[in-house]
Amino acid sequence: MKILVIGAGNMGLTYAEGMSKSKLLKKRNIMVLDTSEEKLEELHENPQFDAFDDLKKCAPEADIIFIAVKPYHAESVFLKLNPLVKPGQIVISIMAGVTMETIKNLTGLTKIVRAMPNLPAQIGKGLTSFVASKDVTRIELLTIESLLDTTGKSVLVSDENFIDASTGISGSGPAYVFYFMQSMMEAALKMGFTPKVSKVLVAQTFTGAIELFNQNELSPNSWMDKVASKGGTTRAALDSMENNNVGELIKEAAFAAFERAVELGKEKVHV
Ligand SMILES: NC(=O)C1=CN([C@@H]2O[C@H](COP(=O)(O)OP(=O)(O)OC[C@H]3O[C@@H](n4cnc5c(N)ncnc54)[C@H](O)[C@@H]3O)[C@@H](O)[C@H]2O)C=CC1
Ligand SMILES: O=C(O)[C@@H]1CCC=N1
Repeated sequence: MKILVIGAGNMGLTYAEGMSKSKLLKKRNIMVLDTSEEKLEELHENPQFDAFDDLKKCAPEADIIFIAVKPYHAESVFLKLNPLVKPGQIVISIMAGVTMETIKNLTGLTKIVRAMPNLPAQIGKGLTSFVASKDVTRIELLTIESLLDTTGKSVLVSDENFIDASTGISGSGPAYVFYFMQSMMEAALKMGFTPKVSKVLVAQTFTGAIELFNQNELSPNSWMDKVASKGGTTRAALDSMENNNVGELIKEAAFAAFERAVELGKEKVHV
């Protein structure tokens, strides 16, 4: 099996590296293509992959074509792929908002997987939701699941709408966590802690809370109750958040990302 990764940025390289560790692949069976000179120089120095700057030389060879360019570059990639591909090849797209229908119409391929990863994939802690077109067989689906799992966990969803929805939760979600961390670090600095200590206070608090949450079946609400004493400091903070509607605003933000993903799918992608 040969895989072609198009777009060697944050996500493309992360998946290329993850998938290269898969037992399903023999050595040097990942081809990577990028248009940036700088990226290509880096890629040529990487012994793990064969680097390409021309689709004609690699697309016909691939069993799986993994597309990780920005959504506004999608159409140009699809149109270049169209005359080079053959039925039976599988496209996996991780581009936010780019629909399976667009991929099918512009590439001419019918075996399509749309996936939504997130940035912690870089350290093997990612979450990739994915959905497949009906032409993808069960065996192919198992192969794809196993490839996606090389960067963390994967969740197969039943409908494409859940890919846009998961963009609002897990795809964009790491940025919401960083937003919260940034605010807490700014509060710590304002209280007089050094940047170094502020970072430790916040990072260890997040790590500890997440690990507690993962080791047990308790809901976040139950954990909040364990931290907060009646009339105490945590209650003061939680009341402040409630009074300022922070919970509702976070939900609104997640829906804004979801809606933007749907909107991206309706926009004409640029060539
Ligand atoms: N960064 C993130 O946290 C997430 C990103 N995504 C999706 O992943 C995709 C890639 O995002 P990033 O890796 O962050 O972007 P990036 O900007 O780091 O990488 C994109 C790469 O594509 C290359 N490229 C541009 N046009 C090309 C073309 N015509 N042919 C080949 N290569 C080309 C660029 O040179 C660059 O190396 C996006 O569509 C985004 O929606 C999805 C979930 C999370
Ligand atoms: O912001 C974006 O559009 C991409 C999709 C999810 C995370 N980053």
